Amino acid sequence: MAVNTALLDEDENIEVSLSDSYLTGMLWEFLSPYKWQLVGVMVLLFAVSGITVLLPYLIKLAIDGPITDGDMNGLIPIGVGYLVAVVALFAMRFAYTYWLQTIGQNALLNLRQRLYEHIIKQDMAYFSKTPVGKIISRMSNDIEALTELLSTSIVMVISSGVTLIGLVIVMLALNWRLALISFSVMPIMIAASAYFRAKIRVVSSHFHRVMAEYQAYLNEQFNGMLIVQLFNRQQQTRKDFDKVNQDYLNAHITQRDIYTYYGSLLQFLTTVGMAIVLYGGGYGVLAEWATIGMLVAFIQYTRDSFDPILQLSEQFAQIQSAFSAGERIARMLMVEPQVQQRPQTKAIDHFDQSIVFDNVCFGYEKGHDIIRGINLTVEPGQKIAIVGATGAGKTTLVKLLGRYYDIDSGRILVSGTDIRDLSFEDLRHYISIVPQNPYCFNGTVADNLRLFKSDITLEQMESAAETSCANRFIDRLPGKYDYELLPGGGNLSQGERQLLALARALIHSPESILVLDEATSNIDTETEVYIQEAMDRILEGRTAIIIAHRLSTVRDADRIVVMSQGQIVEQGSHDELLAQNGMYAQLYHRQFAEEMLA
Ligand SMILES: Nc1ncnc2c1ncn2[C@@H]1O[C@H](COP(=O)(O)OP(=O)(O)OP(=O)(O)O)[C@@H](O)[C@H]1O
Repeated sequence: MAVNTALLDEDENIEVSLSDSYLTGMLWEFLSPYKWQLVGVMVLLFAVSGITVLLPYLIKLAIDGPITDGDMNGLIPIGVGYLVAVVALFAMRFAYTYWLQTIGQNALLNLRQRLYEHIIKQDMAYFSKTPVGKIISRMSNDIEALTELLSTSIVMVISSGVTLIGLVIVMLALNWRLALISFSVMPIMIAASAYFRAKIRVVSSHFHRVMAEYQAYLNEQFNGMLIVQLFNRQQQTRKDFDKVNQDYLNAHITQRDIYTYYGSLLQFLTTVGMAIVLYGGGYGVLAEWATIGMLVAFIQYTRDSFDPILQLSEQFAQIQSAFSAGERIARMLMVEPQVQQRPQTKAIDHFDQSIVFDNVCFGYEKGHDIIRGINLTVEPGQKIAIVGATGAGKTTLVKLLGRYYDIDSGRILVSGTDIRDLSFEDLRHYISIVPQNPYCFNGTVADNLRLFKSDITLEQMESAAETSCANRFIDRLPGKYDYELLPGGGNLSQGERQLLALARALIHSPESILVLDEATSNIDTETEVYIQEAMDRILEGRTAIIIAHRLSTVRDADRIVVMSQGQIVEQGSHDELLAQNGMYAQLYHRQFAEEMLA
């Protein structure tokens, strides 16, 4: 079984390559509200670097001064000074880490907010093409990589850079001979870091790819667990999982090996560096161009100067991965919905519930039309049933009416106004769609009816549930409206979910045009009778479009429209269509025969 790599694809169709300065600009947009705090952090960083450089010098002062002279009183101010400097160092490190973490987290909070707002305004074309796992990965893994950058890497790079520069200057100023001896292993260390940095980047991007494959595999298998179990594929998926699991381990081991070699080499070079300083410095003391205090201070300086090099090389790998995460986020933020609300919208003065499809053409992909020149007028208050073979384009037509997608040519008018001239809010207010597979959110039945609108009363819910017949199952649930639904409404049947969605539509848009997409296809025959009664009540005086597979449910419609391959091939009343003996008659007789056999 192939691993789903959809999560890994950069398929946002954004062709531009994003420069580091663009990404820095994007991050700055979120950091800039905290610029004065950042200035404070910088001041602290400089102070910390200064104290780091000062400490070994205080040791030198103590050894070459009071200790050599046996002056205990002279040692006290230096000792106290050292203590104060160390305490200040800890306090400042704590302060800037805390401060920066807070700034970073607030900036990322705003970024997550922006990303979320951006995603929820996307159209259905976006959601049908973009795997949910990918969106979640952007909002979690990629944001996490940026957290590392904003809260740790930036501080490390700046403080390491400043400290290193400060140390080099002070060391050269104090004793250039000892300084040059201390720097002797640095070129090897820098070369080794450059070599391993390149290796680490490759290994870590491989690791991230394997990790995403692992997550994608789990996501796919758990989502499809019903099929896995129904078809006894557990053994096969276990084998596939073994492979994915092994790849994950291997990627981990490769990454660990590289870090271990690199770490060991640096340890070795540090020790060699110390030995060189000890030998060269000892020689300097004997030759009297260095003091013992100076030697001790230089041992400390040498150790201190290796740290920033290690930090810098480590952080560059982090920064690299944060920037590629930032690029993925930036690309996602650049995707604009194809279905947009016009800047100037029109309001409908008198909403008469009429609908006109005027020569409408549409295809999900260019050059492959699904809806081909549909002309259909629905008079105010009419009930139109749309029927046709599977894949005929019935649901697509309804999606166009709700502007899930924009038509390629033609017009759709609601109450005489082109739906593209309406605001989204008005359009959703005028047209209520009960989809094929209504989704239920985590929460109670009441939450799902209210849809987070707390001012909807229990009486309103009960009345809508009664009209739509949803009360027949709600009243049987333990706790009724307080019954907790499982994720996606897993503890309701599909028919019950459709009834709930119908009640929801009645509550939220009581005077809208009602579009039922096979809303009764999963309801048992007994319930269907109730639903028919309920429908008569619900649809009284309303314009409605009903897509149905069960032809028995649409017999009473004012007009039945038969679709085939994106076109209307027949229309008329039930009796007229039967008399025509065309496609509808065929469908009807076939279904009638099937029902007789069942
Ligand atoms: N998001 C999409 N992207 C590309 N093609 C799509 C998409 N949704 C549907 N289609 C295609 O459009 C055609 C019409 O689909 P539609 O869902 O409108 O049919 P339908 O008549 O409602 O079928 P059914 O009765 O089975 O629900 C089908 O061939 C389908 O494969």
